[in-house]
Amino acid sequence: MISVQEAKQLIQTSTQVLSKEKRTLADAVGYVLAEDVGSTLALPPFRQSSMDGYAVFHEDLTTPDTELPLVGESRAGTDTPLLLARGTTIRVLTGAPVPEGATAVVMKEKTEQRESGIVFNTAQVPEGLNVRAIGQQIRPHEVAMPANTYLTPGSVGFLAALNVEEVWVFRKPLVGILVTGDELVQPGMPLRFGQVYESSSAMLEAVLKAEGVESITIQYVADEEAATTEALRGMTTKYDLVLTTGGVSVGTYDFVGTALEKIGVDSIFYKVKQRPGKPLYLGRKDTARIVALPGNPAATLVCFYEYVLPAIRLMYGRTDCFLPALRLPITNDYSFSGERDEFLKAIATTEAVTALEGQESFVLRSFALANALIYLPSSRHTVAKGELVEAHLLPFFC
Ligand SMILES: Nc1nc2c(c(=O)[nH]1)N[C@H]1C(S)=C(S)[C@@H](COP(=O)(O)OP(=O)(O)OC[C@H]3O[C@@H](n4cnc5c(N)ncnc54)[C@H](O)[C@@H]3O)O[C@H]1N2
Ligand code: MOO
Repeated sequence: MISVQEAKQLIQTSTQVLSKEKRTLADAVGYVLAEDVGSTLALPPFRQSSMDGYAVFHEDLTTPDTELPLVGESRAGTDTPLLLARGTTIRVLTGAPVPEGATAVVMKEKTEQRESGIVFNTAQVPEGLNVRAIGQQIRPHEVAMPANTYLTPGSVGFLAALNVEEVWVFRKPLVGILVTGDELVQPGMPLRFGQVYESSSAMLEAVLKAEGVESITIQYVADEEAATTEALRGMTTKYDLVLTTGGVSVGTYDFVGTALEKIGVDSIFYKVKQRPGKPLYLGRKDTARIVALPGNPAATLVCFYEYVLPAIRLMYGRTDCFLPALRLPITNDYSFSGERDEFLKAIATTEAVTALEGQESFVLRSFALANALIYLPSSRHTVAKGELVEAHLLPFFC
């Protein structure tokens, strides 16, 4: 049995970034750039006004209440470049080209319009006032966004402004999920004695989709060695990441471990000193990675967030792979015994964190409310209200 830290390190060292693919910009948010994106444009592409006002030669405004004749207008979208003559002014609107020759734009609020012209209430206007220079944001041939940048909506906006339509990104994994357990029945079917509704595939599909994983295939298998072996043999050739749920402990009908061994999956680790999720397994076959998730549903999801999500992020090029952690005061006392570190379902704010009732590994009722996990190492069996603990924020924490 290895420690949580060793398991996390093995996740990092055994995961490789996937190949790259071209995506349209609209479908690239949440991906990581595989190549630098260069700029072919200057932004702004022309001298641009940042205010509604009047373009002037700044030297023309030496005394307050100078009046200049209004000789034209430059509005956003105009395709006619204008030229400003000394001793005159041209009206400009925000985003419009500043007429050639003009050295400043005085905002409308500092002027007064008369029939004879525009009176400027200001004197000593600095050169360049309210004029955005060509290429002030970026110039042609500069790197707009370097490889390995995670694309956010802000990135998409910036690249759209640069007329970028497609980008090279690292692809996200093709994921196969194998659900084991003879006691499981599909939601919507009648529940007979001894059965429970199968919930983990819905949960895993939801968390994968939230991470932008698009290709998710779910298969079900009976608790039978031959069927489990055949299912896994096929899946490990088709998917980058194979997740199994259940059947990974020591029960008479737990066949996942034997099946993986039979098809030649190399074990990277099996069993982590943690609660929940002790029987977590990581293996490798060729380029596929296989994670056997413990069947108890809260253990399944804790292991997903702490180990599988980081592996997926590393596969698509992210380096900030683990859940962000905050040290926060806990609002309740908590104690536990044993040698395993604990992950507690919790509700966090930016100020404090509360461990929820119902920490057993079969309980999803508490997970349904959680937005964080508290990580307590086994060296710390008792925490008192007010003490600082490590809270791992779930992706939808806000
Ligand atoms: N003798 C021992 N027994 C167990 C040990 C152990 O060390 N020695 N470890 C326990 C721990 S800890 C865990 S965690 C579980 C993990 O066992 P499995 O991965 O083999 O999981 P199952 O036995 O198949 O299922 C456990 C539990 O979860 C329910 N389950 C499973 N899959 C789903 C699903 N898709 N949807 C809803 N519920 C699911 C299943 O019905 C069981 O109740 O082993 C302990 N035992
Ligand atoms: O490792 Mo298990 O998830 O404690 O029941």
